Amino acid sequence: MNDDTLKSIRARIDGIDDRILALINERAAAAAEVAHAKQAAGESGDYYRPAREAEVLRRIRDANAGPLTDADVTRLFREVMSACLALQRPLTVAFLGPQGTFTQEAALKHFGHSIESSPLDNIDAVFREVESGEAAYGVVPVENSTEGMVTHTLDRLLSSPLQIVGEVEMPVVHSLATRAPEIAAIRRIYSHSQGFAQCRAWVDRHLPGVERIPVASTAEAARLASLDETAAAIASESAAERYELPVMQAAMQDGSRNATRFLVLGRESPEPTGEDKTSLVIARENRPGGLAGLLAPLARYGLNMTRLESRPSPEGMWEYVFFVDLLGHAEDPDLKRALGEMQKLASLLKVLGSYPRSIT
Ligand SMILES: O=C(O)C(=O)C[C@]1(C(=O)O)C=C[C@@H](O)C=C1
Repeated sequence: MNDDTLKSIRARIDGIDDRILALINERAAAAAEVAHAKQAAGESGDYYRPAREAEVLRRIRDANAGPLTDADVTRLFREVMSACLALQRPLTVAFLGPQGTFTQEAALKHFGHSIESSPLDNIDAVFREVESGEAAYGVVPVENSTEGMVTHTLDRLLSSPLQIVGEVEMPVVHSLATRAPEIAAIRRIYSHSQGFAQCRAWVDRHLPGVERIPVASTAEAARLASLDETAAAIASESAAERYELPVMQAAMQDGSRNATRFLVLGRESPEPTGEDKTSLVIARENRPGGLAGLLAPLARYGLNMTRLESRPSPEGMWEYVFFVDLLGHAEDPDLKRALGEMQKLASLLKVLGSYPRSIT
């Protein structure tokens, strides 16, 4: 390509960038106007509106004519909204830390990068931080496609006054990261127990007999491996990067479709968007047909159940509570009626939240 052609295309790109810049700032000013209107109307709390954000992102995806992919435009507009909101007041978001965990990636995917992040040691601490109001929102893992439910999150939801206000689904890709010059030099591997479970076949095949040391997070595993040339970590590529660990084997997880679902916790339920999910926990006295009867109203109203999970009840031995995910919002007329009928039969019915379905 000759120099003149390159120069002229770049001049055109500069012109486009100037227009994008002016438009983004015009958008930020409009978002600030919304904030003032909310203030004038006496609305308290933060200005984050999960239902509106889902609507904005879905509209952009529908309007996208390419060549950028839907995932790319979603990510770009997510960041624009994040910056607009931060101009009003940055959100504090607590998540299962430390920095570099998959949960942090999920928090950034959901809220964008213009947040004040609060990495905490464990799932319980994330719940407490949001319950006390120290953080506006929290992000915790709830389910992995290979390893199943994160039971601690389910148990904590049962007792918490918090609402689920969103969900994030993320592909989980593990790397073997190490400062060792070759695989034969690795004497120990650090990871979170879920990291080991999700990479068991690869490790059995390539590193049999090597000591496996479970630690609190994959990010902590990367930190420890960065201190020892004979150690490796099973962690995300971003955690490896954070601790300047070379990646020896990328995408080492068993099963190429390894994904984790995360929940976003807040204090108020978002409004219906037309594409929502509702999470419940239910129980009924133990008797034949008890659960089937309790779920019958869902079938009668044609509601779609996407998950049913049992957990031991805190009330007694060999008693169970059931976690149910449904498509729809608790304020949708059919779901509302079904919940009303279930309430009459249930010994426990708690709506954990209605929230926009994840936008991937
Ligand atoms: O529409 C609103 O309520 C806004 O505050 C504006 C806006 C946006 O940038 O589009 C910003 C923050 C909210 O979370 C949702 C949307």
